[in-house]
Amino acid sequence: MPDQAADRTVEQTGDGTDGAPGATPPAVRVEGLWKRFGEQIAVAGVDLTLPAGKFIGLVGPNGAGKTTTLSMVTGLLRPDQGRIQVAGHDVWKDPVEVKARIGVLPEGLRLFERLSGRELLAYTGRLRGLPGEEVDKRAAQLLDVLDLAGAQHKLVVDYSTGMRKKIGLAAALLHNPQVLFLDEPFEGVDPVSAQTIRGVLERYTTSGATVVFSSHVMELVESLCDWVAVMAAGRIRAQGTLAEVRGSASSLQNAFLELVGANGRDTGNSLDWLGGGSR
Ligand SMILES: Nc1ncnc2c1ncn2[C@@H]1O[C@H](COP(=O)(O)OP(=O)(O)OP(=O)(O)O)[C@@H](O)[C@H]1O
Repeated sequence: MPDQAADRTVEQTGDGTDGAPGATPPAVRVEGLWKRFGEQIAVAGVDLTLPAGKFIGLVGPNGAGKTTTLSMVTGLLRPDQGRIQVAGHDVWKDPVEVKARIGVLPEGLRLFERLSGRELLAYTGRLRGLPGEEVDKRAAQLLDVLDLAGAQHKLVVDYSTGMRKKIGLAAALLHNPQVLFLDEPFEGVDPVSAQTIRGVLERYTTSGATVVFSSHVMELVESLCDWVAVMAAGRIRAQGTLAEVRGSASSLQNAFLELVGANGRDTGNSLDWLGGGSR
């Protein structure tokens, strides 16, 4: 029963998120965000402050509202209510400023399938207003680091799931955004490609940029992120540093189960026909 789970929203301290004059604005500030699809309330009053320069995980069970929240934060879906700022700019009042500063790898990524990987990056670079030579240089480096150089002339339609994620990531990084949003970047990706993606993202955040990614894989979030927000039933259950959100639990997984109220859920006798060989 997620609604009864305790909130563990951690007060922001220090790190440039407190609105002091001259301070770096948070990477993302969300206030009173709501989204309803017919009868279904997908996002129910989310307040979220994500500090700049961190590797941030947004976690939550299926249907928690992560994709809906990220879609609104990145300007892909209009909220019913609420205010969203990215790097100090209002997403819906100042979309051009925001879109220049962000990179997005959305869920169910739609790419220009009939372009090769290399052409896709060239096209993306031009859309971003980068000079041709710079696009060529960055595209070659990204393709190389992401182990796509051998497939750069293959059409995107012929790419595997993992290759699609990697070329989508390259396209999202090409203009060197301040904040990178990734919806389930590791889903369907083999361990070698996951390690490659991870290396690129770690290098990116080390230079002061922010990564915000959604995931169900707690071990991954625990090993990658220094900051975590937990979402369930359209609300934020906890947000803060990894240590703050984990609290006294032995792992992020256990803290998560406690926060979303799923601890101890079992099948009881409801699947008593399953197994044992009888039909
Ligand atoms: N376009 C839509 N029309 C109707 N309902 C929607 C739509 N998009 C999302 N929902 C509903 O809103 C709720 C939140 O969905 P959302 O995809 O944001 O969750 P999520 O946390 O990303 O889930 P998952 O981890 O399974 O991807 C769900 O109940 C979902 O069915």
